[in-house]
Amino acid sequence: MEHFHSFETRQALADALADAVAGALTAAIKARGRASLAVSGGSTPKLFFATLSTRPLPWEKVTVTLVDERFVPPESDRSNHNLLAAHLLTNAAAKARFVPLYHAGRTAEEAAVLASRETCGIDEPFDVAILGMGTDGHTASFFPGGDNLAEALDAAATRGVVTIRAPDAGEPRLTFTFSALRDARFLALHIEGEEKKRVLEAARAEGREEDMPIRAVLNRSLTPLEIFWAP
Ligand SMILES: O=C1O[C@H](COP(=O)(O)O)[C@@H](O)[C@H](O)[C@H]1O
Repeated sequence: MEHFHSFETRQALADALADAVAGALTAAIKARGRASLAVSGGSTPKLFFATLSTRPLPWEKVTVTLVDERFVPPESDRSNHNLLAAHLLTNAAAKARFVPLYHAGRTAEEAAVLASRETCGIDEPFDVAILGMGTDGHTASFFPGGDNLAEALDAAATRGVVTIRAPDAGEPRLTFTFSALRDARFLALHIEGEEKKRVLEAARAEGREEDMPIRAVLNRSLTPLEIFWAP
């Protein structure tokens, strides 16, 4: 099941998504005394991050992690950690606890083991998971042609972080498994632009998940998917 939320501007989308996320985190803190938030990287979320970072929440009770990461140091322009440090973990949200996926001085495989260990202390399921999508139909780091895609998309796989290498992924990737994302209490897909809307429509048509891994989320998520789109 999915709900499609369309906005006239990217700022209107950022405001609405920040409201929804702040509401979900507040409800989690009220229910369990703490909250968890897994966010995507890439270029799309900057405005949303900047907007969310100013929301007046008890951020010290929020644990933030990444849905996926590029295997590059946090100083790199390609690092999703770098993006969060600049745009989300600032203002009021600077008080949040951040759990990175990248580990320096390790192979990607060793980093995935460490990241799985360190993130398994975060309550399951995630209170909030925000996904992005590439124009090739990848989400998280579930890339078409990924060497580890079958395990990453296996709903029965152990929850955690795995590696993915794929022709169009650039560097090796670290990604939460689909099994760890599909039951987030609030699960959103944040996409912008006409091209991504067309890609989403193509993904809704029948076809193989391996060709457009976003289909796994559309077809097999346990939580209704909230899609936020603006031109
Ligand atoms: O590589 C990645 O790409 C997707 C989409 O990024 P965008 O730049 O098209 O917004 C992103 O969701 C993912 O976290 C990131 O690692």
